[in-house]
Amino acid sequence: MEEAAALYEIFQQCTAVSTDSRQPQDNTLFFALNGPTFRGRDFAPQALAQGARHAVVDDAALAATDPARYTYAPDALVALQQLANYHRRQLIIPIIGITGSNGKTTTKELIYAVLSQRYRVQYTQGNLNNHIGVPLTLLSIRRGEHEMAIVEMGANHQGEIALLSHLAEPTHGLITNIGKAHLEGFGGVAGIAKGKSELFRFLAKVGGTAFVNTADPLLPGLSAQVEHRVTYPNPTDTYPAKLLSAAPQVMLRLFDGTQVAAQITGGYNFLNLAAAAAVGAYFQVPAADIATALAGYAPTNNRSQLVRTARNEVVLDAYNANPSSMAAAVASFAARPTPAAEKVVILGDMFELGEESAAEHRALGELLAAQHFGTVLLCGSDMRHAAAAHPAAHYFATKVELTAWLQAQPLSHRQILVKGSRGMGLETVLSLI
Ligand SMILES: CC(=O)N[C@H]1[C@@H](OP(=O)(O)OP(=O)(O)OC[C@H]2O[C@@H](n3ccc(=O)[nH]c3=O)[C@H](O)[C@@H]2O)O[C@H](CO)[C@@H](O)[C@@H]1O[C@H](C)C(=O)N[C@@H](C)C(=O)N[C@H](CCC(=O)N[C@@H](CCC[C@@H](N)C(=O)O)C(=O)O)C(=O)O
Ligand SMILES: Nc1ncnc2c1ncn2[C@@H]1O[C@H](COP(=O)(O)OP(=O)(O)OP(=O)(O)O)[C@@H](O)[C@H]1O
Ligand SMILES: C[C@@H](N)C(=O)N[C@H](C)C(=O)O
Repeated sequence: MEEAAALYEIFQQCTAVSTDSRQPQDNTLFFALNGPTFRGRDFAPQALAQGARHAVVDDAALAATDPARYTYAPDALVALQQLANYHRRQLIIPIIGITGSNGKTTTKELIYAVLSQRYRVQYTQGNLNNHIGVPLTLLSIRRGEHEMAIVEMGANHQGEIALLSHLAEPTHGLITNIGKAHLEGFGGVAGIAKGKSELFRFLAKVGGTAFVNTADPLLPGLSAQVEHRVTYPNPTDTYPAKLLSAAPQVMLRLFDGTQVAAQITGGYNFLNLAAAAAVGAYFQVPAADIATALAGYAPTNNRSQLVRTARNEVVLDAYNANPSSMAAAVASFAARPTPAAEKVVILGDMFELGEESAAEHRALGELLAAQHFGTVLLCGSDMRHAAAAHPAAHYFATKVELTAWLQAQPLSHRQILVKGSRGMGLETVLSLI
């Protein structure tokens, strides 16, 4: 803690923290992190030359060359995390931690939209949600300026959410849902439930407040230990909400009867919208402002985006994929009123499923076969298991083959769902449809 206190003195004279010499360094405090490709300390002199005020390096000899501008730390990442926690402890504001298998970023953005109607709010930028991203988010909260903060916490194995909770020390927390994402690292759904509920365990320990999605089969039980609970969206909950339609944009009714026509597609997003409404209502944002914020939010970055191309209407949901979000996306797409024969699905491999991968892809194939979509295009090596369960589907081992097929048989006047894991980058097919 002494080291963190000393570093905090320096941090307070800086405009921001930085970790990348390729970004502008304007009076920053540079942390020289190590990664799979680079050793951060190799870039520390450059960062200082470019305007950084001070650098934290794991190289005692380098630090000794200019003690006024370098601080030595055996592990710069640990120093970053400790500084972030030290800073957090200076903040007397509500900090809302968000985790869950699916919808964290969307829910975080929606909650920001709602809370910023009334408060000055800092929130996780993009997807900076891991052991590096969470400290960076915490250190971006300005004392005396921000009135609350929303911190997204991501994980792909046990213990990560506990670590992030101890860094962020949230006063409030929300788990969007428990689903089959990152099965490989968590070790099955029971492992995911255990890993994600590390946030609720932290809240139980510190007397915090949990926002509980009672539509999820596991979350009510997992939150039982938290004394202060705010529930949504069921009728007897603190803040009920009702899904009115999703054809394709979501329309919902809020706890006070207000109807909201959201710009976001996919019935599953109802729960993300309801979560944001519950958090807003709890923090006393007027219902009319909640409705305005929810209606104003438009997703980006290939998440549940509705795109009208010159020839087709596309649900571009290619940001990521796992068995739960794939099933939700397929169900939502199938529920659209257009005849199934006019619908096309283009799906790519789901990653990080470990030994469950073949069975989960096969189950997806069975699900697709039951929908009778007009055209099913499956791409990636794991999708061969889905294709085996759905012989009418077209199978492509690579995106090159999928691209050739789409070029040879241009699709027109179709509704098309595009989804796959990040590594598949399926959004590149958009220019072909
Ligand atoms: C360490 C780091 O920040 N790396 C970023 C960097 O990587 P790079 O390609 O440069 O290689 P290195 O990591 O080896 O570099 C080491 C350091 O050297 C710096 N450096 C390098 C070259 C140079 O010329 N000058 C330099 O200063 C460099 O900046 C490093 O500090 O750049 C990449 C491109 O911008 C970044 O992608 C990379 O970021 C890493 C991956 C990272 O973790 N960033 C966090 C801030 C973050 O939050 N990233 C999120 C993604 C989070 C995520 O995946 N979440 C998962 C769940 C969490 C799983 C967790 N266990 C995990 O493994 O992360 C989820 O499902 O949501 C994001 O970027 O969106
Ligand atoms: N409530 C939900 N239930 C099921 N799937 C969802 C839900 N919300 C979002 N999704 C799916 O997850 C995709 C990614 O959304 P989002 O980025 O908000 O999730 P995330 O949990 O933050 O993912 P990541 O951690 O990888 O960024 C969406 O495009 C959609 O397909
Ligand atoms: C992009 C990353 N946060 C993620 O969700 N990864 C899974 C494996 C995916 O891309 O589907």
